[in-house]
Amino acid sequence: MEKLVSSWYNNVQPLPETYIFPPDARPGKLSTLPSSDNIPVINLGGGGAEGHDRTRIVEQILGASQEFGFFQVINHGISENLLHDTMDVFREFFALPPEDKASFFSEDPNKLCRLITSTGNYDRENVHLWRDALRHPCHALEKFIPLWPQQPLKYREHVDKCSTQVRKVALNILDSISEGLGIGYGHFSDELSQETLLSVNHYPPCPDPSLTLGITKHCDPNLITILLQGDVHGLQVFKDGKWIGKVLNFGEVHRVWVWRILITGLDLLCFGSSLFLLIYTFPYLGFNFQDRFWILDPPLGVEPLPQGLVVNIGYQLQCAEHRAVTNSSNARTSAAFFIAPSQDCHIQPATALINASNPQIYKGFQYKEFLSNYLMKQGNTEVVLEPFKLQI
Ligand SMILES: O=C(O)CCC(=O)C(=O)O
Ligand SMILES: [Fe+2]
Repeated sequence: MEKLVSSWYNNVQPLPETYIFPPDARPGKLSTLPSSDNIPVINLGGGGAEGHDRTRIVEQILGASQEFGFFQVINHGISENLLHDTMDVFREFFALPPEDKASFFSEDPNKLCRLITSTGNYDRENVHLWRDALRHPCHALEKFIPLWPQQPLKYREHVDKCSTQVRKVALNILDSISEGLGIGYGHFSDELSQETLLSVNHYPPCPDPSLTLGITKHCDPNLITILLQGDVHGLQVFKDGKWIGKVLNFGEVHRVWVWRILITGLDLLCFGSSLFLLIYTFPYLGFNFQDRFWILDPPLGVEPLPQGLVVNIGYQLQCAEHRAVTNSSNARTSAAFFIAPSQDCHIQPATALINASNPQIYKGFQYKEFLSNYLMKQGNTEVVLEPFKLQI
């Protein structure tokens, strides 16, 4: 339990060395994100004429899946209240006193419902991740609910409702993908999407977000993931060799520049250049002025939309690389619902898509084979697919 970042982060300054990533893996200053491109937002219906056009939605989902492997959906049918209540029970779980969480903490990978820190493999990793996580299966509900936390009191009620609805949205999206690919409605139902696994990630405020990560660059091993990211930035997507971020709207850009000009003016007028120096020194004095007011470095990442669900296509369909960064002022909690094949499911390309100009690239495998290789390679995107490539 004492290994959990949430147990000790409050008294620690500076960032402990075991959490500092090698220079090439560090996020650096968030303002250095090279691209302000962002993932598409797709309206699944209910909002305006465009939202009801099924063919257009299928086109948008397929396009976003192929181009980004990532998108957000709105008007998906899950109420904003349910999303809020569910995120609240997750945050409340991490805020419980240590004695109320202790029975869930475990380093045994076979324990179905467990609280972990970092990757869950703390003693065998070189650098630790700045995150704790609560993990458990959700589907089939009646089988797994008895394993879930009973505190906070509403945990089981809200997570039960939310995971059922998230699963429905995911299956609808999978149907749109199979429809768009022309491989028949329901191609991904049954064994290919049999399981729902939940990982609630908790990233406490971090003394130096530029040196560490909440989650390193990876693709999810499953079929499709639905992520609730609450209202704090932190998710970044890797596309065409670049980390892509949030597009600041006019008001936000305006605000940043008004503040920058004001500060520079004040600085020159009153202090020569010392105020700037002071602002840059604040983080080292324990008060991160920049992150708190994002006057100098706006926060960047996939924009949290109040009702948005982030959808991410996993390895069994495509690979969409992403990571989670931390920040120094706010704790961030995100909930990833991984829709995954059953362990024994045989994965192979849809035969209708294979032809002379589109040959098969990967051999068929059992999902559990893929998972054990994924875990052995620690999700390293450079090598995970190697054993499954066909020699062409
Ligand atoms: O916290 C996030 O935004 C990302 C979480 C994630 O990528 C994961 O749990 O696999
Ligand atoms: Fe992920």
